[in-house]
Amino acid sequence: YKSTRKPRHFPPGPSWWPFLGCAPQVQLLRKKTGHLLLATSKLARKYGPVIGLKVGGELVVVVHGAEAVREFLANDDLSGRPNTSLYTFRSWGKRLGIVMTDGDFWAEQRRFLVRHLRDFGFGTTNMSTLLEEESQELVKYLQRCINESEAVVNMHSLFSTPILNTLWRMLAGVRYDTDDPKLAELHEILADMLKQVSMVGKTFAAFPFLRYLAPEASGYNLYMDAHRRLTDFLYKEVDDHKQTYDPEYPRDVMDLYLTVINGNAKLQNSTFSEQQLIITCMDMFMAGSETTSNTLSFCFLYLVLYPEVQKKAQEEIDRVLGRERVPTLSDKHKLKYVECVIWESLRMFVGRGFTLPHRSIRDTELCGYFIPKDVKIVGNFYDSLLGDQCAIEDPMEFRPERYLKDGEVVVPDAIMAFGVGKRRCIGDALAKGNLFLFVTVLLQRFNFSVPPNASPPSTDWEDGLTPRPKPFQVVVCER
Ligand code: HEM
Repeated sequence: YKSTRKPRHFPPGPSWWPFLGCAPQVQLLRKKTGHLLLATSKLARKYGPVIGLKVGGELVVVVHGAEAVREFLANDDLSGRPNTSLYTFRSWGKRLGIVMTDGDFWAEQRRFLVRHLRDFGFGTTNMSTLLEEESQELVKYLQRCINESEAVVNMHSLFSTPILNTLWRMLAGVRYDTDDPKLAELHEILADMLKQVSMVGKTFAAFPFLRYLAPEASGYNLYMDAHRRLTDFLYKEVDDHKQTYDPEYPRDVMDLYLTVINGNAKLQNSTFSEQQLIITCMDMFMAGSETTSNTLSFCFLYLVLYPEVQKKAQEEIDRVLGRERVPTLSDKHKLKYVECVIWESLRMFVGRGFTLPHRSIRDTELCGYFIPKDVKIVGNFYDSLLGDQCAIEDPMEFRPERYLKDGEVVVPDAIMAFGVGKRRCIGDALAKGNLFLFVTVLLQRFNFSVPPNASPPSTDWEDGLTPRPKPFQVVVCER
């Protein structure tokens, strides 16, 4: 009986059953609507923007609409991360990494990472050169496809390799050629891991005892296998670094991290360890690879669905750069329409997902409701960016012009693509750089269109750690 009672002034929502909470009602709605995102949006229609759920034994609050989501993200009391077994199973039973930790541990690690990612390139010319090289590699790859008369390309998966390369080069100084078997291995391991990690909705995460009763059926074994393979891969890389690094001349973030672990007595017993390094790399892959490559996939999905937008962006590129000059990051401020295409693509990507899960670190209030300590809380971006009641006109239309005001790019507050507050994204410079260069370089060189006799690709999406378009192909030809 007690487990079915709600805390006083807790956000409203469906009633709770013993043991299951309201998981069955949510699951039913998820089946009906096709996505968890749409299921909670439906509940928000009935109960208001902040809804209170119980999934298994866990209290979960889901926040909808731009105003409520901003209030949530800006509230420091809600800046913790859930301390659920899902995130400690992967890291030897400890809370490690940066994405799923909080408190002083997280603050020290985040500070270190932000500072040294900047030293090694984020937002500097170093990064620019690296991204330019990677985007040119992709041009060469597409040219090879065209020459081998394979001009039909799987667009949903085109970007994962180059994006992975940019991230891995920043962290560990490693670059793989497209046909390197180690890259294929890393790719496969990562794809598998990302498939296994769904932030909301893993059965054994809501009901941890299932890992003993039904390790296979609850997804526990697959989840653990995928993580074990990735930690093994990363350990090998750390070992390689240990053989070759020189503390006087760190080559990348991994070298710097090893220097801190090994050398600095003052920092011993601190939050720095080899295990922490491994899980931080894992976190960077999780947070940085799919997000960027899926945004690019959505971008090209809409560019083939809206050929007039593609043409307009190409005209701008022709006017500013011509067909020959290789784009660089410093061209960004001159290509305003391309920038709008990127913001519109980010809206299409972010609007199909949730924020990462947060946790209330003390009793607090949100939009007038009481949120007790240790509640899991997530933001749903659908209602504010794509839902039919959002403040954006014709939200399902891909219309980059909407951001152009008197020749300047003005992004509405509702588009919190990189988050707000203490947990804001630390990779936005790399992400924006990648998005700009890949879109510009590809549109400068190629036309993208729906294959003849094929239906236009669907704008429905697949859920995973982040949303991605359903598999689709496009015809690529040189301009
Ligand atoms: C299009 C690309 C990207 C988007 C849309 C994006 C979006 C976000 C958002 C919304 C958050 C905050 C979530 C929250 O409130 O909890 C976040 C956090 C984070 N992002 Fe990104 N991100 C992108 C790319 C990247 C890249 C390239 C990296 C790494 C190089 C990265 C690393 C992180 C990390 C580590 C966090 C967690 C920060 C923390 O918990 O303190 N992201 N990202």
